[in-house]
Amino acid sequence: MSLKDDTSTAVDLALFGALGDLALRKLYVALYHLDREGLMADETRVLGLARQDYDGDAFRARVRDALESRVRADERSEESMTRFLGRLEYRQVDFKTPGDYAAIAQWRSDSSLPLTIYLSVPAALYGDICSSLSSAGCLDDASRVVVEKPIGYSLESSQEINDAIGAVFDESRIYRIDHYLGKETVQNLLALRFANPLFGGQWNQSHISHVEITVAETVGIEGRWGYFDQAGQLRDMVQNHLMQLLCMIAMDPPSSLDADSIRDEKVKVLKALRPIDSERLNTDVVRGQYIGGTIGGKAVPGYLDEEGANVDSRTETFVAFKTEIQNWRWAGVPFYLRTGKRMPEKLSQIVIHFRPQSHYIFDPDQRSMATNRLIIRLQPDEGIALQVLTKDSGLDKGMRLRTGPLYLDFHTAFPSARIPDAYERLLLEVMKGQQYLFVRRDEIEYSWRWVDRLIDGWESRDMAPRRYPAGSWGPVSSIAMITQDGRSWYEDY
Ligand SMILES: NC(=O)C1=CN([C@@H]2O[C@H](COP(=O)(O)OP(=O)(O)OC[C@H]3O[C@@H](n4cnc5c(N)ncnc54)[C@H](OP(=O)(O)O)[C@@H]3O)[C@@H](O)[C@H]2O)C=CC1
Ligand SMILES: O=C1O[C@H](COP(=O)(O)O)[C@@H](O)[C@H](O)[C@H]1O
Repeated sequence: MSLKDDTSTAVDLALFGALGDLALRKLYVALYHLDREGLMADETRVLGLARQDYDGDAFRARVRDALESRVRADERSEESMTRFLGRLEYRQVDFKTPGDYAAIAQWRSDSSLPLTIYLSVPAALYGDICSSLSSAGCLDDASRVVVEKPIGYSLESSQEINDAIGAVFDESRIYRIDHYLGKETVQNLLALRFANPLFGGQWNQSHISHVEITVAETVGIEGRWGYFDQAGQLRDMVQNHLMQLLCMIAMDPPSSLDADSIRDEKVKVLKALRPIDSERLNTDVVRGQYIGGTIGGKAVPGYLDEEGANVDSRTETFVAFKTEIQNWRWAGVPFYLRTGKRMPEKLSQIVIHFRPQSHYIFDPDQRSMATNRLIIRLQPDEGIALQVLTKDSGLDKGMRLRTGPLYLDFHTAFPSARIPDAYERLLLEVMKGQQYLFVRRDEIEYSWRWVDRLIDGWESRDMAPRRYPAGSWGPVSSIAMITQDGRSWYEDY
């Protein structure tokens, strides 16, 4: 199937964890939109699986409620709602009880459609579910499995989980979700970098001085203490989403848009990523934890005051670090990354700072501003701005320079196009059988290797996170980390 083709093949979709937070907040909404936009084949059916005692009508009513609270009124109609809900059935299954899987086999008994399994459950259950499905005779060579992040909490645990999935599914049938790869603007990085000759020749250490990636969230841990406190921001956000963004920015051009060509290039970046070893723990990485503060004029509690908190926790809710990619393209170019919870605004942004002209002929006082920056805004207000220098207008300005953006705001540029949620794109690609937006096992493992080494460093030095007030941009030392190199985190847009 070609990447141009947006229709999906008909599938039987078995959704494990059908009454969980992710399913109710994201997955039905995404499936509903695909259906409404005519991107879901007529025959596609969805089976919700969870342990609560629902019948089909109660399940459909629950999904209807979820859709009514999350889909905009002008995107809802009784016709599209009824059509979508008509695809849904439900079975009560305990995923740890192999005998319960007969219900899935029975649902499939008259179907010749390929089976897609979506595991919206904790990763500890992935192995049991795959092997029980196999023993119950539910799988064949056309079956696919979609798994959520995080896959484990270390290299070793991720290998165990991947081994268990791999015992049943070939790699070409495994779709590991990193929802950042489904975001429209993240995919746009491929177009921006590899379709524009303007950037193709400039994308290297000769022309780029440094790169910043910021993924700031205003949310705290949203009642997920049990999960988050075991993970921390490094495992929750850096190991997956930030590493993927870094790969998309830094990888060499793939030979085609084919999944393995892209993934091979991403793996090369991860292999070349300089580890943060013990000598760099004090200078190149900052770990933080929020204390109480104010966001948008509203007081919010500190991490240790969150519901269910363990007051002794040293889990980080913020990480900033500096790294390098040790290859010909990027030698000597620092990459500064930061991500945190309870920051002043929700903002995911990549800033590429180009080197100044080698010979400068304008006002010496303006020399430091005489560079170009490419700002890629992933969310919110998706768009791209290229900061260029022009002459300041007016007869009295001489040849004074001014910086201004060439700005492409996706909402204004494509007013009739709705920017789809990441899960819509990802579910569509699963149904099309395209893996290029999903993460291959070796990508996960190289990323875990890098993360494990940093965690080992923190643990061996017994390093505690630094405090930062909710509503700030993180510990002061994260500002110092970049200013010690004579730079600052980019603030304007
Ligand atoms: N929620 C989110 O925003 C995100 C989630 N993820 C990942 O998605 C996955 C799902 O997360 P989330 O929806 O938040 O988790 P939830 O705990 O909210 O949902 C899990 C679902 O699985 C069901 N379940 C768990 N164990 C069993 C069992 N033994 N038998 C039958 N049903 C069972 C639960 O049923 P019951 O209600 O009865 O316990 C529930 O329906 C996880 O891997 C998570 O890491 C990834 C990114 C973001
Ligand atoms: O995977 C996760 O992502 C969210 C942030 O996603 P976004 O699309 O809202 O940027 C994060 O809040 C959560 O902790 C993490 O598990």
